[in-house]
Order: sequence, then C-alpha cells, then structure tokens
Amino acid sequence: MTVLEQGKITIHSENIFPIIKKSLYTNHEIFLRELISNAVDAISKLKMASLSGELNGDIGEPEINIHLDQGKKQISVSDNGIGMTAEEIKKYINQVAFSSAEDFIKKYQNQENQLIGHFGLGFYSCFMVAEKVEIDTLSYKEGSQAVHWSCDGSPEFQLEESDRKTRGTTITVTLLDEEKEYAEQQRIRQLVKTYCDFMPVPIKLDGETINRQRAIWKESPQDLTDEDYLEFYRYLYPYQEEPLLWVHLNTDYPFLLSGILYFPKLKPDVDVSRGHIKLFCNQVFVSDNCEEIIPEFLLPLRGVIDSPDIPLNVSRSALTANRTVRQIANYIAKKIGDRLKSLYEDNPKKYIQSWEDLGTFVKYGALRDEKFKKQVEDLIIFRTTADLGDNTPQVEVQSESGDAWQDATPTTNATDDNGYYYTTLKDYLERNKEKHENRVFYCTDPSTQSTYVDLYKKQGMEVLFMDSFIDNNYFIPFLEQEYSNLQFTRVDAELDDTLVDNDQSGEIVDPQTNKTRNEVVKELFESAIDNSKVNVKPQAIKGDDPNNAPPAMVLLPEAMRRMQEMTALIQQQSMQFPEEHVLVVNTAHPLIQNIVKLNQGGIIQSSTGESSSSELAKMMCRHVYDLALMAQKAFDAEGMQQFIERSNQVLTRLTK
Ligand SMILES: Nc1ncnc2c1ncn2[C@@H]1O[C@H](COP(=O)(O)OP(=O)(O)OP(=O)(O)O)[C@@H](O)[C@H]1O
Repeated sequence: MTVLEQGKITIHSENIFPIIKKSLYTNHEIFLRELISNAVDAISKLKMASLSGELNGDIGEPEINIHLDQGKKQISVSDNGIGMTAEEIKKYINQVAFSSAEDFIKKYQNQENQLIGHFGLGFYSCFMVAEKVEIDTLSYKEGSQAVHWSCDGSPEFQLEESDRKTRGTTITVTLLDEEKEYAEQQRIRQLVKTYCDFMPVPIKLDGETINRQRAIWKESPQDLTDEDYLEFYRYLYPYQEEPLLWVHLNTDYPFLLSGILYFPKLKPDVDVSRGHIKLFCNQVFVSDNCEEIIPEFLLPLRGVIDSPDIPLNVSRSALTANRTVRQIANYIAKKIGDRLKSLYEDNPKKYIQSWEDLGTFVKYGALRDEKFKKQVEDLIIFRTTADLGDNTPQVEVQSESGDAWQDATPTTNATDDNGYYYTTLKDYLERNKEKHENRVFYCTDPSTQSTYVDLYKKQGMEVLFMDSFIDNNYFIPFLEQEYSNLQFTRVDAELDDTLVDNDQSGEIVDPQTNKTRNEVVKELFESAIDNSKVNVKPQAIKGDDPNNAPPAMVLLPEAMRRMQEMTALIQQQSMQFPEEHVLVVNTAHPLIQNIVKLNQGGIIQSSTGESSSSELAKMMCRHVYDLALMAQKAFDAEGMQQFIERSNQVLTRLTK
C-alpha cells in the first residue's frame, strides 16, 4: 500500500495523548457521542451537497453502523456520509482537530468535573479510550482516492492509500485494556440510548437499529397531537403518572432553542430540588442536570430543552453568569407563565383541577421571580367558602404582547371535582370590601378549624383555604409585604366584630352584686379553669339561632401564633399548642347561660363548702373548655384522660 505521508501531528505539546487520557478521566464514554455526532454531520453535509447539485446520483439511505469485535478489543463507527480526502484529513484531523484539542485541554485541565457537556471535544476524544485509532474514508468528490489514517496514541501518524470502495468513513478504535467495556454490546446499546437516541439517522448495532430518531420537540406543534406529547412523556419517564400540561418551546431569536416542558403531578415525595429536565444540543443528549440553565422554581418541570446556543464547555458557575443562559431562563419562565394564562382563560375547569399540583409551583415561582410574579399574580387562586355559582367576576390578564391588558373572564366559575369554588385574591377583596376592607380570613387546616370556618360561613363571611405548607409559611407573609395594607387573619385568631353582638355585654345578670353577664362568666370560667395563661373572654356570638355557634372557642392571636410557627420552622420542629391562648366563651349560647344559672342556684352544701350545683357548674366550665380545645385538636394524653374521667362524673351527676 502506498504511504502518502508519515509525520508528526502539529501540536505543541509532545505528550498530548497522556493528557487527554488523564485530564478527561471522568467521562470517557462521551467519545462515542463525538464519533456518532461527526458521522451524523458527515451525512448532513452529503445531503446538502446533493441538494445544491454538487453531487450527481442517488445518495442512498443514510445510516450509521457500529461494529464490535471483543476479540480484537475494537469498536468501529461507519457512516455513508461525505467522507474525507487525504488533504482533508491532513487539514481537519492533523491540524484542526489536534490543535483545538490542545487548546481545550490547556483551558480546562483542572475543571473537567465541572464542565456541563465536555462538548466539542470532537474526534480526538477517542484517544481517551484508544490504544490505536484508524480512519478509513472515501470522499464523495469524484475521482477521490480512499485513504487510511492511523495513529497509535503518540503524536506520530500514518496516512496511506486505502482500497475502500464505498463512500463514507469508518473510524476504528482499538481499545486500551482498561476500556474493554466499549466493545460490549450492552454497554454500547446503553450509550447510544443515552446520547444518540434522538439523532435523526438510524444507528445500527450489528444490523439492528437501536435509536428512536424522532425528536418531536423539533417538529411543529401544529403537526402534533396530544397523544404524541403524552407518548413522548411516557417514553422519557416510564411508569410515571400522566403530566398535567405541557409547553412546546421554539424560538430562533435571539437564540436557538426548542423543547417541550411538562408539568408533572407533584407528589409530596418528589425531590423538587433536583432537576429532571434533559438538556440536548442539536438532538445530542448533554446532561439531565441543567440546574444552571433552568430557573430554580422551574426545576420540578420535566421534559427536554435543546439549544446549540448554550455554552457547554464552560464551568457551571460561568454558565449561570452567561448572558444567553440568563435570556434563555427568562424566556422559559415567560413561556410557562403564558401557558398557565392560556389554560386559565381557555379551560378554567382544568386549571382548577390541576391547581393542587400547579399551585405550589406557581406560588413558589411568584416568590422567587419578580417577573414571573407579575405574569401569574392574577392566576393564583384559592379555594373559598363562597358560593360563586351565580356571578362571574372580571379577571384581568396581561396579554401575549406583555403590555396591554385584556379581559379574561372565565365563562363560568368552575369548581374542582369536589364542587368547591376558587377565587383570586383580588376578587375576594373586591367582593368583601364593604364588610372587611383589606382583610382576608383564612383557614390553614380544614379539619381542625372547621368550627371556626363554619361560624364564619353561617355569618355570611367568606374564608379562603390557604392550607398548603407554602401558603402558611411563606406566601401569606409575602402577600402582606407585597400589598402593604393587606392583613391576613386566620379564622381561629380572633372573632371579627361582625361576628360579635356587643349590645349584650352589659346586661346585669346578678342583681345582688350588680355584675354583668360578661363579668360573671369570666369569673366563673377563670376560677374553674384555674390557669393564668388562659385568657377568658366572654363574648356574645351573633346568629339567628344561638345553638348554631359553639359555646366556647379557643383562639390563638395571629401575631403570637405566627411567631411560634416561625420558631418551630427554624428549629425544624412541629409547633406545640401554645400554652397562652384565648378562650372565648359565647355568652349567647344557652349552655353557657344554663351553667351561669346552675352556678347561682346552689342550695345543697357539699363537704368542700361549695354548693354541689356550683361544683357541677365548674366541672361543666372545664368541660366546655375541653371541648373547645378538642375542636383545635389540642389534647395531650393527660388532658384526654382528665376529659374522659370528668365526662363520666358529669354524666353520673346529671343522672342522679
Ligand atoms: N465521520 C466523518 N466524516 C467526514 N468528516 C469527518 C468525520 N469525522 C470528522 N470529520 C472531519 O474532521 C473534522 C474535525 O472533527 P472534530 O470532531 O474534531 O471537530 P468538529 O466536528 O469540527 O467540531 P466539534 O468540536 O464540535 O466536534 C470535522 O470538522 C470534519 O471535517
């Protein structure tokens, strides 16, 4: 065979190969991605040459073939692309590839672990695993001579004529002993699946096509059905619940980016601090860890983003600071906001049904990102006690263009699957401005606060359910900060004036001492409970039927409770029920009035000197208090025991 050239690769460092091997130590497998990318490029170039008329005749079906030979420790990648002439090998392999290799290594020698993609390592990356590399190639150019290049890892190379007859290139890598795994079927199949699954050319391993090829994010949304999107999601995330909705991204200015992002159902056990979005560069998989590119609050999303404009050979910290990356992050956040808006406008029912999963994400985004907050603030909804069946509030939503405002009034006020209505904060405030301007009554736990919610409801007052973790600990304080005169009061914090009948407070009920009902009740309960930390507050709760309101309620003043919650949160403990609390005794309730009478009507003296009816009255006071605590679920073991014992005593006495 004719030796065309023998020589030294023009690089400045004599020992570049050991450096390649050592410095790129962590991620050897990417050599295959690089070889296959080059093969795909060679095939695209051939197609372009054919389209431009530079090449006559049929170019055939493009394909890439991988062949493994474990005995010879070899892997070869063949394409039927453009091929190379001897001149091109000299230029692109001997000069260009290796000088860029040297540059790359000089620059990144010490930060290889931080690089997001090791991208553009190119051809020479196969020296990470190779004992010897051979190129056998025939150019598409008419009259070309096939050539064979080989290099054993030293800077020496050999270029000779080859008897190859078919157009295209075969790269054969003879593997180092410690890299033998790359001659194994399973390993290669897995690598092709990971990196090359969506490359647009069939990749065959021993004749069998092993990559999917279709990358639906590159297709036009008009050509795709819901089923296409769902099928793609199932393919990416098998055995997962169906996603709630998705966004198809596609832009070519000021950067090229395409992709599909899905909103998954957020299970409480999903680790939202870890990203699940896969990053691609021209359909080549780069990483499934793109925390530096996706805004943090979007990390729970799943899917694919593909952009050749994301710099992949910079350190992760440089990536975060990169201008294009920041623009991309903003673009993605904006598109997500737009998608939420359009769902809210077009399908409020689905929006509400998805809210349980979307809500935390949207609120977190609003907390984290000022621009996103502006986009979604009118889309944040809360379950309400109000029946919104008949009125349709106006909802204003920023339009696509981002500046004008348009009406986005849902045609009906949709409910969730349980028939509950939802409202925006703005609408809530508007509906209730006459009754309690700038005040929001909320409930954080529908089961333990049901007595209170019921009371509000019966009085025609609207309560919002803000019962997710983020609501209570972050979102309410955030909203109060955002709207400085807005005040949130939990239903069990105090009784709003509208719920209390102050006229009854002064009524004299004990002619002997001239004491008012409130004074008598306060004294009686204080002495019965005998705990200075419990602040007894007699109040007549309004209502058509006094039996509708409870005889007593435990209140936890808002500021005090929040402080304790905050402390518990910081100490990562669950909040203890506060020893200091208010006991509202409902003086309008017949039970309380009866207890007062029972206390005053004592005739028989007991052994303790107290009349037995007043003793019973006090027991009942404690009982009423316990029932109020119970409604707050604030019973410890000892409290429960006392309660049961006393219940039995009271019942025994009453049946005497
Ligand atoms: N299979 C192939 N068929 C034809 N030409 C090839 C093939 N592989 C490599 N080449 C040529 O060798 C050149 C150098 O390849 P290398 O992979 O080092 O860099 P690159 O592909 O240009 O860029 P990148 O750094 O992004 O990989 C290519 O630009 C191409 O001209």
